[in-house]
Amino acid sequence: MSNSVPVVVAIDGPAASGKGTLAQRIADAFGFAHLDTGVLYRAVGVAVLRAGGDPADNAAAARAAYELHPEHPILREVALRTDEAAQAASKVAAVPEVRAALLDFQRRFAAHPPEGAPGAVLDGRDIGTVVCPDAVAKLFVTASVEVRAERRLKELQRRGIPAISSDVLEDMKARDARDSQRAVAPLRPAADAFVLDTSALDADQVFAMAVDHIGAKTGLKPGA
Ligand SMILES: Nc1ncnc2c1ncn2[C@@H]1O[C@H](COP(=O)(O)OP(=O)(O)OP(=O)(O)O)[C@@H](O)[C@H]1O
Ligand SMILES: Nc1ccn([C@@H]2O[C@H](COP(=O)(O)O)[C@@H](O)[C@H]2O)c(=O)n1
Repeated sequence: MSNSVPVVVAIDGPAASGKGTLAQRIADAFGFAHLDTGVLYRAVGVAVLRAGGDPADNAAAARAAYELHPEHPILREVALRTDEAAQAASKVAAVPEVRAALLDFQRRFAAHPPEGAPGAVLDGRDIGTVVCPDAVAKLFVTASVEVRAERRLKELQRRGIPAISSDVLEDMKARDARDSQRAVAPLRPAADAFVLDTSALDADQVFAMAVDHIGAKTGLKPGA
């Protein structure tokens, strides 16, 4: 394990803005570990549903969050990628006890990236504002809701999952509203975040702009 303080990159943004794609590319390029924090909320939401509970029930959601740990098998389940899991995630995410329970998990990852990686990239909704307010580089990746819904629709079609365009758009609007209007840790850019509107940018253009920004903040170059 390295003794130096890890470089932390925070990437936030709404659903299907491309933050997960960008976070993985940044992690690969700089040799950093990547944590998709949405997976944690999805796991809590799915655990509550499986126990026959309501994701909006504070006590049930908090119990599931406190039972989650880094080796929990639910974190690797494909079932987390469904829209049902996303909607449940955004309901448990509004419960303050759930956010408190998951905070420690995320901060540990940032402070001690797995396998002694020299840095960590965390993507989510509140990484730059709450989880890692001292991150050296903060990116807020966004795009219009119509563009994001179209990206998600294409992704579902690629995966062979039947989906109706208007339903995907409505679900995304509902999730955006819950995520940005909740009382605790609402989705918003940190004051010192670099905001990247990707509506008219492809993934390579977004990656190049993010690399430039991280380079300017850290002096690091990919692969160095
Ligand atoms: N700049 C881009 N242009 C077009 N498509 C993109 C771009 N970035 C990512 N995508 C595609 O959009 C879809 C959503 O991307 P991704 O999963 O990275 O978003 P996300 O913000 O992490 O979503 P979620 O919060 O729902 O997990 C994927 O199919 C991805 O390949
Ligand atoms: N830091 C985070 C990450 C996620 N959430 C909530 O989880 C939902 C699912 O997230 P995805 O990134 O996998 O789409 C999301 O809609 C948020 O409600 C969060 O609150 N904070």
